[in-house]
Amino acid sequence: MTDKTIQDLAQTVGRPVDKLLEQVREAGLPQRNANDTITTEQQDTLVNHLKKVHGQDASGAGKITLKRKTTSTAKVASTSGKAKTINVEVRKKHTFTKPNPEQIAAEAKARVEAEAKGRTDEKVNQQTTQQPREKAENKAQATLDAMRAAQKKETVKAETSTTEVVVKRRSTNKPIKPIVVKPTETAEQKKAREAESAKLKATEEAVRRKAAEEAQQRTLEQMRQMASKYSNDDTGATIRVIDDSPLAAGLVGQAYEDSFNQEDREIKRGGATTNPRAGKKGGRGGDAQAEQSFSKSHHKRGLKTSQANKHGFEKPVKKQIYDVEIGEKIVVADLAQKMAIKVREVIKTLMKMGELVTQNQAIDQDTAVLVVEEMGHNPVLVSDTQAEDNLLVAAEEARGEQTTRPPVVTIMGHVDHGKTSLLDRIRRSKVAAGEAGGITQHIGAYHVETDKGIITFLDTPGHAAFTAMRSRGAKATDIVVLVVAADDGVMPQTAEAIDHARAAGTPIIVAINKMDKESADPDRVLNELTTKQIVPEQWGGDVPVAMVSAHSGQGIDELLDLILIQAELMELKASSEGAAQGVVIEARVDKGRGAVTSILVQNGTLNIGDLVLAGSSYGRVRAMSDENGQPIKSAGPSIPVEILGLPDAPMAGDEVLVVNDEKKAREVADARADRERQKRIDRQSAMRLENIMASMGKKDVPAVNVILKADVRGTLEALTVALDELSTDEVKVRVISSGVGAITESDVTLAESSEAVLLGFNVRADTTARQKSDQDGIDIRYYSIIYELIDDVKNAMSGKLAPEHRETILGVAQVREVFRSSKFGAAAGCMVMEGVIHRNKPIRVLRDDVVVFQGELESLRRYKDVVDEVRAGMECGLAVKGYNDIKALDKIEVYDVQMVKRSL
Ligand SMILES: Nc1nc2c(ncn2[C@@H]2O[C@H](COP(=O)(O)OP(=O)(O)OP(=O)(O)O)[C@@H](O)[C@H]2O)c(=O)[nH]1
Repeated sequence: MTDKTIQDLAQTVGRPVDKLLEQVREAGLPQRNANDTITTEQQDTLVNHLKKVHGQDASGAGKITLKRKTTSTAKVASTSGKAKTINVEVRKKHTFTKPNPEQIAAEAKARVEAEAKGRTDEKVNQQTTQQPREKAENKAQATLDAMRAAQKKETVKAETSTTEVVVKRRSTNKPIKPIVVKPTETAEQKKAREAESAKLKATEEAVRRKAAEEAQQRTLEQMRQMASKYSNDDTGATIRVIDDSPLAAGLVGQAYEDSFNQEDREIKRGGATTNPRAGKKGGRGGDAQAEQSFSKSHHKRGLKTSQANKHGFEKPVKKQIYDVEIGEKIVVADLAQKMAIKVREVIKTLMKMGELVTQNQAIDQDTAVLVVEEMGHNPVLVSDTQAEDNLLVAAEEARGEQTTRPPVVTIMGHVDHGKTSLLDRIRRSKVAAGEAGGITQHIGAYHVETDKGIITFLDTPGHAAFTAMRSRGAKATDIVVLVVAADDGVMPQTAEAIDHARAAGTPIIVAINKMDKESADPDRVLNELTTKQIVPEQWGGDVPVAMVSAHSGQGIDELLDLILIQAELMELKASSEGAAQGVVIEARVDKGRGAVTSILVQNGTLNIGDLVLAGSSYGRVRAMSDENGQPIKSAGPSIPVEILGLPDAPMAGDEVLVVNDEKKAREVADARADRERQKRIDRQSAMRLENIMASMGKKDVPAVNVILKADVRGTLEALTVALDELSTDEVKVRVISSGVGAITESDVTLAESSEAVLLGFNVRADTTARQKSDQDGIDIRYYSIIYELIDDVKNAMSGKLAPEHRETILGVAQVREVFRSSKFGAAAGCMVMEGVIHRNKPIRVLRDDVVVFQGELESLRRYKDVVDEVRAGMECGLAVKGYNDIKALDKIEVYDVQMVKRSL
């Protein structure tokens, strides 16, 4: 050992300079810089200091400390679903101790040497050079022995002095470099030491690698567990907890606790996290547990939560199969909810099946069944009206023997032919003398008692009410009395009434009224009726006819007799026992009294206090009166009554049923309200001509029902014949009503109740008809070319509709005044009633809603200015090109033609 600089020494011993300087300072030596010289004595002092620091003294066992730090990376899924890389550092420290006999020998040797020290100076000098080498040899030997001992895993405590070797791994790629005090040794010794050291190093490296791999494995396993817990992935990986891992005990244990706490909270709220069908107690239900597979591994943790033995936080590994109840229609979103899957999944499945729907759209039962099966669940078909059907069946069962009931009659006919007069006459002639002249109130119906029996009249004359009722599915009327004025004959509304009665399949009795009049010509009337396929009995047909006069009372009894005979033929029966069932005739909301509802009892007996379900409202009968305003306590079949007690006014034609369970009443009322809403939506699409084919398929005999209105009788007849000829064996065309003139509200009502399309040839719908058709979604088509109309119906029959030229009416102006000039011909001063009048669009001139001219405008002005358009509410002046016959009150209709691709 020679004097050298700190830097040189650091290089020799393989230590960083600053570390060495620190140790020098700790040893109490003066060197502070890398270039400072350290003498051999000072080097000895440093070695002795280091020995002391590392626990080496003259007496002690060999002690080896192995320190390891491994750094690895692991990928974990974060809660956001993204994978992220984290660094994992594992630190380990192992200390091995062993008694060192060599040290004892070295100590003895040192003692002998110390004795010899004082003998000669020469010897002293010699010893001075030998001592460090021997010390180093001893130390190296001790190190090797200690490492061997460590390799054999002998851990024996001893009081002898120890030598410390710190093996530190700096990086995973670099070999472990032990810090040793380098001995001065012979070549042989060096070789032996190196061989031994290499062997030890290899062994140690293997042990280290194994330990590091195990640690990494364990860490990764824990990471995976945590990732599967916190991610939304529902692959259902089973969680295994390694008890002796501090990480598992910490974070994973926390994850368990979190899960249980959350479940506890949900249970307290009454919800269930994992199984929506397992009732309020979450996953506790027996069935639910059978369907789910929960890992029991968490039991090992012995967590002290109340639910620890009952719940697992894993998602079910097995798919749950639901019984999905499907009514006649189901909204896509509801269907998805019943299967507990996302709506977009259902929409995707429907798209694959070729159905493009939105989540709020309803699909039919058949399609829904396919979707449910496709998604692996069980479809269960239920009727929408199940609850109602049950109520009706229960009411029917409670009913007793059926007896003959009075007929219910509706009087129809053309305006001013005497419907009201006839009803009054019948009523006056048949009410008890005491009541005559008394206060009668209009409740929409009354009944009369004749010698031969009771007859009930619905006293809302006209077919509008009749058809409105029918369109709600009610069949209140048994017989129609068709009033025709003897002096007027068959008029448009007479024909309409015939169509309505026929469409409903109701028998007709003709009353030829005003027979007292001199101009009465009953034969002409009968003739005209025959052209409408109403053949009187006296002419060999099947329609009874009575000649009456509402004024004189002539023939009234005869008419009543005919009604009763017809009723007898029809064998009308009902039972007066059991819960009442009937139909709403009229309903209104009266200030102070609330909803006032007129009901025609059709079966059973209605009593005060009964819980009545009418349409989508229900309530108890608080008060009940007859048609004379007399309070009554009960009413049997065919008796009209007025009741108070419903929360709101139902619609005419709504079914009425007495129920005894309020819950059921509410259930049915809600279901009806839903159905009503759905029906409105369906009707809007089904009533379109292009959808006629689809709805035809559902009928026994496919038929296209048509209501035809035309400008002139000749065209009407030609069209009717042409349409009749379109009928084939497979599909029929039925012109259920036809007439000359504008399309009226009544046409729209008939179209609605008969599921017919309304075709107008050179005619338009009047304002009320247009409003009603818009409101009810009834399709009205206008034509001005015969073959286009025929083609459309033909295509609708075959289910193939070519792209349609659809007209949109852009604006309507009414002619207020006509100015004539020799220069321009006729110029019309107009008021724009609807929309916008455009100068450059095609126009039609309408007179009484019938087209009289078709062409374009010559000019359009606001005051003196020529303008391109004029809006509703403004006046304008216009001239029609090539048409000078314009008149006051004519309408100028501006329209546009668009190509609309049709879909079925
Ligand atoms: N001479 C005579 N006139 C009658 C007879 N019946 C009704 N009238 C008259 O005919 C007119 C119309 O009678 P209504 O009973 O109002 O006829 P309606 O069919 O109910 O009329 P709308 O309610 O407008 O549809 C009235 O002026 C009646 O007086 C009858 O038998 N003989």
